[in-house]
Amino acid sequence: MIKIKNLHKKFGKVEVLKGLDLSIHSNTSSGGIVAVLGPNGSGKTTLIKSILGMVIPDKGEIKLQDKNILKKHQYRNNINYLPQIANFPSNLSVKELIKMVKDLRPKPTTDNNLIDLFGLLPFLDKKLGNLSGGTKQKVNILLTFMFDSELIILDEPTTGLDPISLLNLKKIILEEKQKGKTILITSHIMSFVEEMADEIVFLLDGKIYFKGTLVEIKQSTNQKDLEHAIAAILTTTNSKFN
Ligand SMILES: Nc1ncnc2c1ncn2[C@@H]1O[C@H](COP(=O)(O)OP(=O)(O)OP(=O)(O)O)[C@@H](O)[C@H]1O
Repeated sequence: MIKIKNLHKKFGKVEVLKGLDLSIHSNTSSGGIVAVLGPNGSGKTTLIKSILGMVIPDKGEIKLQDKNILKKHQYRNNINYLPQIANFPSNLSVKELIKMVKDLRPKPTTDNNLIDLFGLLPFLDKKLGNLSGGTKQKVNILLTFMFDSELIILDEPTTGLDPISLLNLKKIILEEKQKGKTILITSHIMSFVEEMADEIVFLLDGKIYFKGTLVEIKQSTNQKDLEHAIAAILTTTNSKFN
């Protein structure tokens, strides 16, 4: 589904992606959840934004369903994206924002189910600027999941969520996977990744350092859980990259 070759991106003198190669295949019958991991500043968001066309790479190729995406925009209609920080217009109400996004993207929506699931009914007439961080994140999640798309990209989706909302988020992610969707997730919450991901992609020094299943990353580092596996990778590579 996604094929990236030799991707380079610099911001000023900071070289973030240094010839990154990555292939993600979706198994159309059962879908798949791929976790993009890496230390702070390793380029996870830059990679995601490159796939979305929000960051223009300096060099390299990105193909979605065998089609080159660079300098195109139509393909984005088939991606649902949850940004790490949602900068909502503070003077709009939740209801107005939902309507605005629906008008921008004329596709069928399931917003009413998500409003019920996340208990957003009492907040529909409230201004976005007055919402708590967790409630804003629930609105962010609603806007992401209300459309039906083949590829779903979630940048730190668990931020600010209470335990019930986290369970609801996990439920809707798994439902999308069962529908055959490909879901890319970045998260620093290793227990969440361990529970949800089918595959791990680990970014380090501008490239993919590891790609494989949870079992494989634990086996290759000889660790019992993902948190320790990641710590082991970082400890052994620290001397090399610092
Ligand atoms: N628009 C930008 N202008 C300048 N520098 C940027 C820009 N976007 C990202 N960077 C820099 O690129 C590097 C990678 O940032 P990025 O947000 O992709 O990392 P990340 O792996 O998602 O980090 P985190 O885990 O902290 O969210 C950082 O050094 C960041 O400061």
